[in-house]
This record gives sequence, C-alpha cells and structure tokens, in this order.
Amino acid sequence: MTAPAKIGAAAALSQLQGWTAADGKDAIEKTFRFADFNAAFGFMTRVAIEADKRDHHPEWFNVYNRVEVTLTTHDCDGVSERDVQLARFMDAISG
Ligand SMILES: C[C@H](O)[C@H](O)[C@H]1CNC2=NC(N)=NC(=O)C2=N1
Repeated sequence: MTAPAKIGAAAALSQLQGWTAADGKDAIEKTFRFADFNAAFGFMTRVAIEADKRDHHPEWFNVYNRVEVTLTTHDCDGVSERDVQLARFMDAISG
C-alpha cells in the first residue's frame, strides 16, 4: 500500500471540532469523557474494531471515564486524511 499524503495537524483541525494539535509532533489530540468506565470502554471497543479494519490505530490512554486520544500516521510521519477519517468516526460514536 502506498503511504498516505501528509496534510499536517492544522489542515486536519480545520475540518474537525474539539481536536487540538499535539506538542512536539505532528499529531492531533482529543479527550473524550463518558458517564463511567463501561461507556468509555464500549467506545474504545468500537473504535478498536473499526481501527483494525482500517489498519489505522490510535494512541490512547484511559482512566475510568476518560479516554485521551492521539492520532498520527506513522507511514508519513505526520497527520494524514486517515487521521481525519478516524477522528470523524470517533466523534460520530462518542455522543
Ligand atoms: C504495517 C501496518 O499496515 C502499518 O504499520 C499501519 C498500522 N497502523 C497504523 N496506525 C497509525 N496510526 N498509523 C500508521 O501509519 C499505521 N500503519
């Protein structure tokens, strides 16, 4: 598979809401909060299945009802449309 084009965090953020640029690397971040651990882990499970189908995986950190997500594309060493698409999926199922 060819490497995706790097668009950079700024271009990605202009298409998304609630996401911010990471410090020190070309990546986008968002913290999702849920009612409890069950809801947070349900979100992570749905994202994990979709991410594996897309072969595009998040970096994330979970404590109880909070999920901190970082998206970047290793294949182009920065943010690509793949990150925008996965961010959109997360936003769509997080509400
Ligand atoms: C070999 C495999 O297809 C690649 O390493 C995939 C896997 N998951 C990935 N996930 C992310 N976030 N970026 C990638 O470039 C990436 N590449």
